Amino acid sequence: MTDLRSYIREIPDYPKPGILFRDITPLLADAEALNHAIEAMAAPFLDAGVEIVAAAEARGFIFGTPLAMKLGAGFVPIRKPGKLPFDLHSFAYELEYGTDELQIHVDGIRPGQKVLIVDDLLATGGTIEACLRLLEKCDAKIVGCSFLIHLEDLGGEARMEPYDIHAVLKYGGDDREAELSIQNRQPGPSI
Ligand SMILES: O=P(O)(O)OC[C@H]1O[C@H](OP(=O)(O)OP(=O)(O)O)[C@H](O)[C@@H]1O
Ligand SMILES: Nc1ncnc2[nH]cnc12
Repeated sequence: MTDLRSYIREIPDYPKPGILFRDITPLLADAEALNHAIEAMAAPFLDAGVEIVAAAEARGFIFGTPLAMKLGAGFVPIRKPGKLPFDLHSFAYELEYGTDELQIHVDGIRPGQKVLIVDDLLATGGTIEACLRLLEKCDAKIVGCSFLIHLEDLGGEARMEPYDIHAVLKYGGDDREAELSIQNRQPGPSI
């Protein structure tokens, strides 16, 4: 059995002092760990009839596409402004300083399609909440959300009600990540 936790590298004080960054790149670089992570993220949803996996750029794409293939579903990207060429639904959301925005094609999901949302990590929940609002605008039937990592002390779960969440690795008892979801978008750490 692969110990996935041992592949998550902890980088203190990145991208700014006081932040503990959970770096997934060692896991991504290991074929066995990556495969195990995809299997574990997909497992609860194998029989859920998922038709579409939706995920936000950039790290969400890494896990979203293989999960879609595993579940026999299509993949729909949720992107930052200026990246999608067709008609759009948009959702702007508050950061501590200013706002951010995510977008989805209006025809990406047909009303009533069963959608699973995927991301690498749940922290404060701002990103996933924006994804949920966009999928609601599409009249999607949201079957749940699957994460590799859940930072349990940062309040993200409360922003996702009433939807179910599944996380492979859970970290608690450390509040130091709290500011990261704000800092990491301007310009932010990438994978
Ligand atoms: O729950 P939250 O507080 O919203 O934080 C979680 C989000 O932060 C990271 O993305 P980031 O915005 O750093 O972008 P990236 O995927 O392009 O690295 C991560 O991939 C999640 O999408
Ligand atoms: N602590 C953290 N580590 C990695 N990515 C993050 N995104 C939001 N918080 C994070």
